[in-house]
Amino acid sequence: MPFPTISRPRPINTRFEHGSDASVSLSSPVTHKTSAQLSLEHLLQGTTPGVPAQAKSGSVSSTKARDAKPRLLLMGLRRSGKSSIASVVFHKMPPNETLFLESTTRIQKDSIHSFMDFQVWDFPGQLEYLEPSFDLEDIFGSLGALVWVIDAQDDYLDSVARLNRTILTVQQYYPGINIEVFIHKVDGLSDEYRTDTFQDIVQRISDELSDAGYENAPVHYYLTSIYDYSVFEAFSKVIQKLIPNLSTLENLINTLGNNCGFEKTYLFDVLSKIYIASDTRPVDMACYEMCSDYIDVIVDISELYSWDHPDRKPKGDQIQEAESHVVLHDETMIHLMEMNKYLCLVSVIRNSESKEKRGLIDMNCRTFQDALNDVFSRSWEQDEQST
Ligand SMILES: Nc1nc2c(ncn2[C@@H]2O[C@H](COP(=O)(O)OP(=O)(O)OP(=O)(O)O)[C@@H](O)[C@H]2O)c(=O)[nH]1
Repeated sequence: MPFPTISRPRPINTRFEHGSDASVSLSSPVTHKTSAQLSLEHLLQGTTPGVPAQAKSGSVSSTKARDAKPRLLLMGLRRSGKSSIASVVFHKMPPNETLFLESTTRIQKDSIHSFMDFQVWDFPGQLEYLEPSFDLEDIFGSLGALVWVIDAQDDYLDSVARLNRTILTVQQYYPGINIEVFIHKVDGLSDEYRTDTFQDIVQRISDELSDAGYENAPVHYYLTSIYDYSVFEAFSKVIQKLIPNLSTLENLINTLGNNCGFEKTYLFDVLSKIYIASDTRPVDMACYEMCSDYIDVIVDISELYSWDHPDRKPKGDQIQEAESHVVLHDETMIHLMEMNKYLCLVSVIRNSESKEKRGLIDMNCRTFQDALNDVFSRSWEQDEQST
């Protein structure tokens, strides 16, 4: 196998900046935001649904609304796997170590500063958030998505009933809410049992909601496990729904892919390895896994060799972004290019003619990089003008 070529051993951003705390006001570390990041944040705040008066048990100051970041709520019964999902996806915890996680007793609020800022709230399974003592606006205001985790290895009837109660209460005040159901821990189930469980859960939820008069509820289902890539894939889909310019990004990636002969392309958030956009060809888990693993390789190599060596002399102008490709034993080529502080583009190329045209690939990826920053900054400018 040819050795991977790395144009510039400089670390692509390898660290999420987390502000983890359990109080309502989140402490954000000082970070320098890119205009793309700022524009997304701004846009997302602009799209936060308005809150009807019934939902508020107290008044919400305009400052609070302005400071709100899109929020992902992780809910479900006790021991369903919520904290494990948050730890594995956002804190790089090895799945086996989740065995030692203690039960959550207070809402865990995690501020994620990446290509866009958002929060992940991990709810204790036993919390009765629908009781009148809880302020629905505090919990569901500025909501990006409600992720409901069901333990598929356990009896799930209680979980389904509680989810339906939550949906029926919350949708009265926040009708546009995204409800994402993770049918979780499926690693322990046979293929057949997995499919049956999936169908049964979907059927129960939709039947009960229809019986309660809520037809076509916006509920999406995913089979997940922390022991494979499925939870990353599911989180990718959840996060993508929060990205206002997703279709533009997909069009750009499609155009890039067509021009360069890419079989599949993913735009990854480097640290979480959630992909925020991809081309619109069918999902290919094997490709996704390969690309995701390749990021680890490059990050590791970059971390090992990118430190400032006093005796190292630059040989001419250096390109700003990390770039690398590798050709595997089956002649598949993986190409990676860092786009900005948080994002990198990883493509799979199988067409032998396309592999020869590396100059073209580089040039097109750079054009894509400009367009990517343009997409974000343009919406930022528009938002600026309208305020
Ligand atoms: N087999 C399997 N076990 C999992 C998976 N995800 C989580 N677990 C295990 O499930 C147990 C409970 O996980 P937690 O993440 O603590 O569950 P939780 O929903 O946060 O629990 P509370 O904090 O009590 O609400 C742990 O022992 C995890 O290792 C999975 O995908 N597969």
